Amino acid sequence: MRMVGLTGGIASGKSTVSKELGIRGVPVIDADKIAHDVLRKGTRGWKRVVGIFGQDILLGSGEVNRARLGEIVFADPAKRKQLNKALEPFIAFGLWSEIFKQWLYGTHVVVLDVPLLFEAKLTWMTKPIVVVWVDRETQEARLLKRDHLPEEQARNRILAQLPLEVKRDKADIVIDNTGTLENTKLQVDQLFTTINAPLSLKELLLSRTGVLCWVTGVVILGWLLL
Ligand SMILES: CC(C)(COP(=O)(O)OP(=O)(O)OC[C@H]1O[C@@H](n2cnc3c(N)ncnc32)[C@H](O)[C@@H]1O)[C@@H](O)C(=O)NCCC(=O)NCCS
Ligand SMILES: Nc1ncnc2c1ncn2[C@@H]1O[C@H](COP(=O)(O)OP(=O)(O)OP(=O)(O)O)[C@@H](O)[C@H]1O
Repeated sequence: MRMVGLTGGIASGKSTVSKELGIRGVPVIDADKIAHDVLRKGTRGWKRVVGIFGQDILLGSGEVNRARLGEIVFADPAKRKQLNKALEPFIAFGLWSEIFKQWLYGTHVVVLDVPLLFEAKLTWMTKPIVVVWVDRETQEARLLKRDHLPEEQARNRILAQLPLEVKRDKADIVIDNTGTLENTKLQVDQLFTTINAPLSLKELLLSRTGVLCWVTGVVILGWLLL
C-alpha cells in the first residue's frame, strides 16, 4: 500500500487539499481527528492530560476545552512538549489502526494528513511527502480569519512548528496554496495522477493481495517440500 504523507503548517491548507483528494476518491487519514478522539472524555488520553493540566482545562460537560488547552500549550513550549509526550502513544496507535483498516480493505493508495509529520519524525512511513505551502502573511491572515484568535496567539501557533520553508525544502511534492482555491484544485488534479501511478514492486509485495500471494506461495512450497 502506498502511504502518501500530507503535511504543512497550521492553516496552510492541508484540510482543504485532503477534502479535494477525498472528492476524487482517495482515502485520507486525519491525524488531527485522531488526536481529538484520543482526548474524548473518559479515555486514557483524557485521564493522562487531566492528570497533567488539572480540571481547569475541562468544560462543564467534562470534555477537554481544546481552545483553553491550546492557549496554554501554544504559549509554553515545555507544556506543549508534555502534551505531545502524553498523547503520542495514543495518536500513534490510532494512526496505525486506521492504516491497518485501509490495508485490510485492499486500499492501494492512502493519504496520511499529519500536521507534525516532520516534527514527530514520521516521514519514514510515507512516500511521497507532500507539503502544502503558503507564504507567511497568507498563513497568518487565514489563521486569524478562520480561528478568530488574537494576533499574538496566532503567531505562537505558527512558531510552534518547524518553519514552513524548511518543510517545503524537504518535500517531494509542493502544493502552493497561496493563490485561489481553483489554482490549488488544479495542483490536486496533478497530485492525484502522480500518487495513482502504478505501484512499485515493494509496494505490491506489501499490499494485501501481495502478502496473500506470497504467504500462499510459501505455504504451498512448504507443503510440496515436506
Ligand atoms: C492543542 C490542541 C488541544 C488544540 O486543539 P484545537 O482543536 O484548537 O486545534 P486542532 O487540534 O484542530 O489543531 C490545529 C492545528 O494546530 C497544530 N497543532 C496541533 N497540535 C500541535 C502541537 N502539539 N504542536 C504544534 N502544532 C500543533 C496543527 O497544525 C493542527 O493542524 C490539540 O491540537 C492537541 O491536542 N494537540 C496535541 C496533539 C497533536 O500533536 N496533534 C497534532 C496531530 S499530529
Ligand atoms: N486557496 C485558498 N484560498 C482562500 N482560502 C483558503 C485557501 N485554502 C484554504 N483556505 C482557507 O484557509 C483556512 C485554513 O485552511 P485549512 O483549514 O485547510 O488549513 P489546515 O492546514 O488544514 O489547518 P490546520 O493546521 O489548523 O488543521 C481555512 O479557513 C480555509 O477555508
